[in-house]
Amino acid sequence: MPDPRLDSLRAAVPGLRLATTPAELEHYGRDWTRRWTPAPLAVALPADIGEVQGVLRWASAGGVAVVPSGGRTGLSGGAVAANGELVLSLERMRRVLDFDPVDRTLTVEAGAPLEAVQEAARGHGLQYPVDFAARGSCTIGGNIATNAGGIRVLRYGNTREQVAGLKLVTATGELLDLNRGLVKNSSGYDLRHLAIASEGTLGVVVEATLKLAPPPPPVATLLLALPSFEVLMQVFQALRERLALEAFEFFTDVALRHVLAHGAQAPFDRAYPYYVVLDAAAEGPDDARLLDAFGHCAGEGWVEDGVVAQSQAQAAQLWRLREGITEALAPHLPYKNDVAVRVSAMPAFLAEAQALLAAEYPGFEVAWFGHIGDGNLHINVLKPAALGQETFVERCGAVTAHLAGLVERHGGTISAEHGIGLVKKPYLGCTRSNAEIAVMRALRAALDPAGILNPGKLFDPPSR
Ligand SMILES: O=C(O)CC[C@@H](O)C(=O)O
Ligand SMILES: [Zn+2]
Repeated sequence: MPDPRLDSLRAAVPGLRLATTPAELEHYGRDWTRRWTPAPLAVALPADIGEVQGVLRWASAGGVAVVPSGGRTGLSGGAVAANGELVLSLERMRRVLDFDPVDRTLTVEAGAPLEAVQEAARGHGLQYPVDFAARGSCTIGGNIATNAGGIRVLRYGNTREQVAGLKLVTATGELLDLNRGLVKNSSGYDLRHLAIASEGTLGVVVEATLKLAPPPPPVATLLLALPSFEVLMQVFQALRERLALEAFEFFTDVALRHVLAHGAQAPFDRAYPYYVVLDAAAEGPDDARLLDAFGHCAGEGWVEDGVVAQSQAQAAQLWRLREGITEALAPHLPYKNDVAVRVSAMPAFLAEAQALLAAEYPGFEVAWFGHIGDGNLHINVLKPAALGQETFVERCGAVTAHLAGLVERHGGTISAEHGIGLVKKPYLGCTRSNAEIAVMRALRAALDPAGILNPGKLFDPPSR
């Protein structure tokens, strides 16, 4: 029996495309967390801003919960619809609307995939510098909703730093045109920045004006094998002083083993505990500055082994070792952590986090990897085959409470770039004070009085 609310939605927004088959509900109701059973009411696929406004006006009037939806590549459950919500997918709104060569901005609809935006920027001789492995599937709207980071944050900043303006439809259907691409604007609250990382709780991003950067310099790609985290941080510091780093990423041997089992090519004849893959501005693999920096690290006795890519193809192979990790680990239903501390706090934090996780996860496979150059670690705990999924998640949740306490003591965050969603909700208080959370609640209530936007994500609605 079709839900009668859908007829009322059709009447309120004539011509709106709705998807309702079981396969569609399943597809649009889940993200990459795979932890919740999708159960949306239906999927609305608006073609333009007017339709988004119509859907939200209707939802606010009828108290229907709405889950805004991009590419659903999120890892925190922010785009999950498991409680009869209406999924509002932006996937049909994917056009590149405008390029301004003077402002160096690209204006796109929110459903544009990250990779399409990168390609459009390249087509104009510039770059959109946010980049990560899900580039082909994730969308700009989702990137904005989570303030997505990735592998070039070290050099260019997060998504937040790239957003010159955005259009937001509020829960009541108002269209807000925020900052309009201005470089300077000191005219009160910057609501654009409230929308960024709000995980669809303050409104639905429908359009964004993105800053473009000059094209990247020619780079050399290096892979280094290192003995310890201490050395890794020393190498980072030394290379940062000597080179212009475009990316500096690390992974442990546990992560590499899975990527190799997934078909990648082994970089060295033997295994080492830690690896770094990096891009540094260089004229070629023999660039004097590069060799000098590498020579310094080798001379200090820090480097166990190393390779400089001699071709684009080899560089891509080296990057695959890092970028293939999430996919290679997925069959092991990993429990994911996405923590960050200031880079200066990293050595002390790492020592304690390693000791904590070794004690809490005896005999478990734990893969560490991520964006260590900007203080962000992904710690994936792999589910032992013998352990049931629920027991595993419960156990990991308890350990994460300890880890979150450690993060708090080191002044860090329990979500660096994946958002809070459903997964990290219990730990929000380790990163944000009660006073901050109270302000967030007040803002959410002011913008969404009926409480329809992504309810249950980020923090629970007030109990009535
Ligand atoms: O799978 C993860 O835990 C991290 C995914 C992504 O943020 C990455 O850096 O590869
Ligand atoms: Zn990441």
